[in-house]
Amino acid sequence: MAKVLVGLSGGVDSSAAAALLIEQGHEVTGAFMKNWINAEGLPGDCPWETDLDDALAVARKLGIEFRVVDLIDQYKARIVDYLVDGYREGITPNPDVWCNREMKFGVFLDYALEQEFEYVATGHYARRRDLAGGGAAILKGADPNKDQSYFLSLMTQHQVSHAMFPAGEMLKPEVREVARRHDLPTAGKKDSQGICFIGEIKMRDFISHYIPDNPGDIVNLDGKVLGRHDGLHLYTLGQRKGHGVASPREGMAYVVVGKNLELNQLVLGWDEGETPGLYVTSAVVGSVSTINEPFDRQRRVEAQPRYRSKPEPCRVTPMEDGRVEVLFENPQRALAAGQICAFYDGGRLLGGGVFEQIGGVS
Ligand SMILES: Nc1ncnc2c1ncn2[C@@H]1O[C@H](COP(=O)(O)OP(=O)(O)OP(=O)(O)O)[C@@H](O)[C@H]1O
Repeated sequence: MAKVLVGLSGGVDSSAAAALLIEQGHEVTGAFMKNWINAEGLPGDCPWETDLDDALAVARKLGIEFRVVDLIDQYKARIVDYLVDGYREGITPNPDVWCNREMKFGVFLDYALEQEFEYVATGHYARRRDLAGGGAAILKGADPNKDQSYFLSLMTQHQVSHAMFPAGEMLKPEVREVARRHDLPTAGKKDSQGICFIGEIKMRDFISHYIPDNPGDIVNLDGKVLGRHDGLHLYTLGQRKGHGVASPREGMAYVVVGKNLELNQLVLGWDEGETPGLYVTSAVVGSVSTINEPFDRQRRVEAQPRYRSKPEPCRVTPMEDGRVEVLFENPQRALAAGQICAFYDGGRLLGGGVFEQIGGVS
């Protein structure tokens, strides 16, 4: 039996996680992290008050202590600023991955340990395993459709060893069944969408609040002007829609293949293999974080360049500065600087890092 602080977000997965921990005989306390209250009144709907009410209702139903942990300042410094700075620099940030490392298993875990809890539990679909030689590993969640280990790829060994993911041992329908069995008010709640704090706000509206438009030309790979854009930060590599340029070729879309920061030009090309810049077989990944063994030699592993993509076989080679070179067996479409690359050895999560350089590695 352990003392566990479970992050109750007001969703069904974390509600069921709390119920499972109680069933397993742990001493459970629930806590809601107050991260973002939309103090600046951005357009859109950030349902944090409803989520807090739901989290509290779940804790009451389970008969456990409930706390609200105010992390608004840390969230602004560690997640919102990172997101806005990333877009300003023209990269594609991933706040969900950083949120796990910096918030849930960062400041929230620090709080839990200070308060003499041994573990922080969440409703993530991933599995934690103790290793025979000491330490802990993360495996993909039991439900292949729901696996969220990608989002945990920047966690450190210290963080993993104090983490629990009870829902990750089950399939989603079984998790809902647990919530139903305990008559939890969240049993039928639909899954949340999008980045935790932005909720239903469109990313574009959010970014526009912080970064002014900076219009420029949209050009093709030959430099011919095709239209106008509102600011390079509003576009992502590989993007098919939203650039407003209709393709004259039947069945062949125009996609974003590059950004020329100097000329403030958005570059479009055809969505096909030969288009320069769209498909690459190599990349440099920085801010590398590993859960168990470090990348200290060349290895064959699988890399997952985005949440919903499949793991791609690749060779990882450590560089002297701590970054790694990744050589993919198959060309990868639209990798973007700032995106997170998660590394796996079969079902085990090895760690992850941030794409820094795309293509051009020998
Ligand atoms: N505001 C929060 N307070 C406490 N814990 C949180 C909060 N947001 C997320 N978490 C924890 O992190 C886990 C994963 O977060 P994510 O945003 O993916 O949740 P979700 O898909 O909405 O899951 P859930 O169904 O549990 O709400 C949650 O299951 C929960 O344990």
